[in-house]
Amino acid sequence: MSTTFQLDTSTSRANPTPQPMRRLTVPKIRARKQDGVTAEPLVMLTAYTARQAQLLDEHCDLLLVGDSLGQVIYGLPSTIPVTMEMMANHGAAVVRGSYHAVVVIDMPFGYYEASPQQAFESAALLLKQTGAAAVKLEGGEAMAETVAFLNQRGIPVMGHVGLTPQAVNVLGGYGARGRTDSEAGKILSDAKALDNAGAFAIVVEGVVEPIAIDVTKSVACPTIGIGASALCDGQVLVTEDMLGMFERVPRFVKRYEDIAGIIQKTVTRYAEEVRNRSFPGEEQTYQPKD
Ligand SMILES: Nc1nc(=O)c2c([nH]1)NC[C@@H]1CN(c3ccc(C(=O)N[C@@H](CCC(=O)O)C(=O)O)cc3)CN21
Ligand SMILES: CC(C)C(=O)C(=O)O
Repeated sequence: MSTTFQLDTSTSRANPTPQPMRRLTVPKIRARKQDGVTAEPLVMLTAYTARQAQLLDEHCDLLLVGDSLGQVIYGLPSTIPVTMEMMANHGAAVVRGSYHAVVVIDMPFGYYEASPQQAFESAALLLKQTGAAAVKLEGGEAMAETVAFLNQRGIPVMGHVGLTPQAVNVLGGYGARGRTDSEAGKILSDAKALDNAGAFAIVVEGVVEPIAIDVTKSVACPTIGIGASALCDGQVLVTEDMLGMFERVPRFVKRYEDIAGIIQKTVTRYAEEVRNRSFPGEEQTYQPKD
């Protein structure tokens, strides 16, 4: 399959960080794990918009422009339909809204799997159009050659093993992985292959805890868990999940707040005030001078 996404030569999306020296770097992230030990776990959250990035940036080591935006922002049924255009637009917004965290952008399904060359074209476009520092892609042994190809050509890659949502049609659902010996062995060999290929970190998603621990001990680069284990070298969640924007969330999500409830209550008050004409009040209303 050839990449159908055309080169956009306009500079409208390009927007390098205003304070480049203050931003963390990929080598610094990679170096947080030394001889198998990560003293301070890596903090990663998803971000899709500039304002969200501003609010999260100083608290996070990494911001992930995840292809989960397909579901979270666009209401799509899976991450399969997500396009390069969506990733580029949201990625540029997140880079504009941040100056501290390393911004990692997901490679969307269909734009990288066919060959290392296809992956390079897509990854280079995403970095050019967003200012992000690295890409993430799903898959293990099958993607190892691609990870090395990109890394050798200036594009750092974050791997992603275990429950890989772009493979939902092969996996048959979003259930936890690694419950059988063969599945567990495959996840471990996938992670090792990515590590050997030069991935600077690996997301380990939706796996039983012993496998997450085994993977973390077996790779030199940091592992970032989601539905994995507190013993991973870092953690990631979808920000909207963590904030309580959704009624139904996977078991691995901890809802730290009830943002959906706060929004509902607030909008209820606004609607009442509009209907009883108490909004806008005097303070929000312009009057002519004298
Ligand atoms: N909002 C959101 N959060 C995510 O973590 C996320 C996305 N979207 N979109 C992309 C993928 C898809 N992910 C998912 C989606 C569903 C489940 C889920 O429903 N898990 C069930 C078990 C399902 C089963 O056993 O078949 C659970 O209760 O954990 C898990 C991960 C993780 N990613
Ligand atoms: C859930 C995280 C790891 C992800 O891949 C995404 O946001 O798409």
